[in-house]
Amino acid sequence: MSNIVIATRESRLALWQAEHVQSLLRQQGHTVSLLGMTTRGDQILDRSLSKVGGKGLFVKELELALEEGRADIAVHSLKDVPMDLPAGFALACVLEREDPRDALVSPRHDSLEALPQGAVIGTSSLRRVVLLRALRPDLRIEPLRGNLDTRLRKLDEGQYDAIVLAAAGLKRLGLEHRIRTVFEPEAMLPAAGQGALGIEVRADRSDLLALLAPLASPRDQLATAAERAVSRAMGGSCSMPLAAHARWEPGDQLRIDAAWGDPEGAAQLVRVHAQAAVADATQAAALGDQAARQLREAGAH
Ligand SMILES: NCc1[nH]cc(CCC(=O)O)c1CC(=O)O
Repeated sequence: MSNIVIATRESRLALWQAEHVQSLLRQQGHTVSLLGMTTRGDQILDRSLSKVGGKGLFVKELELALEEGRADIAVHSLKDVPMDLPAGFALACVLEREDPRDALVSPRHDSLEALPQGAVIGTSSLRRVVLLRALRPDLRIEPLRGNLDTRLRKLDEGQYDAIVLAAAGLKRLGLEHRIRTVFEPEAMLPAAGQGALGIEVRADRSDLLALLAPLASPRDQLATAAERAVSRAMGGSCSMPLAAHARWEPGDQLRIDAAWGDPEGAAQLVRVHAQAAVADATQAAALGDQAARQLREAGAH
């Protein structure tokens, strides 16, 4: 192909991710340019995302650029990609995953346990809210929106004692030194797709599939497919207090852990796991479906 155009949001993290894919494609001998754009999700900072339209807000403008042929591919944090893409679009590949864990960032405290009684912790993710509440019911959880730099600035201004962010974003932006602790998945189960990048294309652009194939990480693609199947089976929205994390065990076994919490009710957390030999996308999705069934049997809805 003569020139591949990548549609990207203009936050520092989105640009890092787009430039990362640009450099991987250049290594394959392609010419690649970026088309930066601002999305509704970037503009709306005062309301919780789940209230104003969800994950789709970050991807709609990029999809319009793909649809109109102004761009060929869009690079997304897989976590922000809706479970079912709009008709006419496809997830062409999932790249090698960064650290999928959540991280605690705080000016003064080394861990969640070290936070004083009643400390203020910032997050707008329902998943993080229900998981934090199960770990430390005494903490005051306050909303926190904006891109990574905005969230860190709000922490530094003293509005919070600590905030929780994805380790992957901090590492990509060279902000690893801000991490006090990473939460092991046992303590704070990550979101489906966290830490992975996905490349979206127009479904009719089969010419791009062979070109993108060398960038894919087949193991991470299957693991995140299982995670995304849990979300899809549970209703597929990001306004759900749902966590799903899959990891490979010896013998090509994929183990998936999933958790669901009631955001309104008591700090009741439902947690399940399932494991199976997984060799293709169908088996990965079946494992995710099974975990979702177990969640519902255990009381999630
Ligand atoms: N919801 C915003 C978002 N989307 C992707 C990442 C981080 C990088 C990743 O998970 O790939 C973040 C920030 C965060 O949750 O702290």
